[in-house]
Amino acid sequence: MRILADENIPLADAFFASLGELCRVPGRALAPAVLKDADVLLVRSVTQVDRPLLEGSKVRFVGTCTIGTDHLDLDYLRERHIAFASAPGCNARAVVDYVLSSLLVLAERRGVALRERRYGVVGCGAVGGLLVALLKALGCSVWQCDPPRQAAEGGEFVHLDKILAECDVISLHTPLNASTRHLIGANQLAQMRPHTWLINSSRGAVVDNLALLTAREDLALVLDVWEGEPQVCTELAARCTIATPHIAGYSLDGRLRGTAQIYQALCEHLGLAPRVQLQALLPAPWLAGLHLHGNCPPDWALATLCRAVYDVRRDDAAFRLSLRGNALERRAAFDALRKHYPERREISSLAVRAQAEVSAELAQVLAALGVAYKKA
Ligand SMILES: NC(=O)c1ccc[n+]([C@@H]2O[C@H](COP(=O)([O-])OP(=O)(O)OC[C@H]3O[C@@H](n4cnc5c(N)ncnc54)[C@H](O)[C@@H]3O)[C@@H](O)[C@H]2O)c1
Ligand SMILES: O=C(O)[C@H](O)[C@H](O)COP(=O)(O)O
Repeated sequence: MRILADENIPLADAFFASLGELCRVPGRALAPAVLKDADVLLVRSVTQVDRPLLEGSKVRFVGTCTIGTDHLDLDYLRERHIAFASAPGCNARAVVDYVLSSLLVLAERRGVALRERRYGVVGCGAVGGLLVALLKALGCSVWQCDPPRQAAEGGEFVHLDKILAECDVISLHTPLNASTRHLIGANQLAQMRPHTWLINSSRGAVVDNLALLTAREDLALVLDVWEGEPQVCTELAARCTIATPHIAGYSLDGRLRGTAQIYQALCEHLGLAPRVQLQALLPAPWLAGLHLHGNCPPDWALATLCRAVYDVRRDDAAFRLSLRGNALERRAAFDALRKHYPERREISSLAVRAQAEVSAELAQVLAALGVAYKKA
């Protein structure tokens, strides 16, 4: 069996080499000629998997080591009875860490406390759901918008218009599909409150990027994803408070989970018992030597833990430097920053020592962050 894999799938050898002949190629170079003898195709989000790529090939299984599936033509795969799998939830915690780090930067720069703002989370699945739980644990006011979930479950959801009109912070976590393309456009931007913080770490085209260029100046923008990436509108990047090259989900833990989930799906497809275990390959949890006082205010603990693990300003600074070149250089730099992304753990990989009984409030925040703690 010949397995063709994007070269940016981490630990592909450790997981897949025992299943067949593994060949690694740049994801953007995947073309019909390269696919000729492949039985299995393993991709990331940069490869469009559709009829023009697959027609005439003998690929029987497509796996994407990502949460998003907008780069796969699922109708075509079903029509041709090609099995496929994605990695739901694999890097959801990493994206929440990214949003949290961005919120901390904005709060510090604007001189406000996180609890003083009202949050609107649009798309409340794996990522949005974790974010909602964390904000609620912190005692923040959070409104959720998720029409598909609302239709299926009823419950505490509100219309997007209410979020636009009444929330101070709006964070987008929907998939990209026909109903979410330009979900936020000029009309929606015009409905937002003055000084709204808008965070997009879903897919670039969920927001009309052109409309952002003429949005009110007091709108604070955090963009991790861009329409037309790896090409990025430099004028828009300059307009952002935080701008990053689609790395919100790029924790080591999240990327390896993505590989592991696709390995398991391929084993199932082949009728084999999985033999490689992610836990054996992940570095041990970080013992960051952090000692929290059991009565430490939860928002202080949150900021300490986040800053110990991830500071989005590092990625923002590297990205801004990369935008100085010409269009071709910028495009290459976007991919290079992602290909050579430094090791980043998740807040949930921390093991913390608490110096006394942990207060109920703090325990809730630590649980929402997925942080284990022991009494020192
Ligand atoms: N920037 C990154 O690195 C990164 C990392 C992971 C995921 N993502 C993107 O984030 C998206 C969300 O990830 P997830 O794991 O939470 O996905 P998910 O499928 O678990 O949740 C998505 C939620 O959005 C809801 N939804 C669908 N249409 C909607 C609409 N019109 N309005 C409001 N809600 C709607 C769905 O009902 C679902 O609950 C992914 O599809 C992916 O494109 C980006
Ligand atoms: O959908 C996802 O999981 C993320 O957007 C993912 O992190 C994208 O990374 P890429 O596949 O582009 O390397």
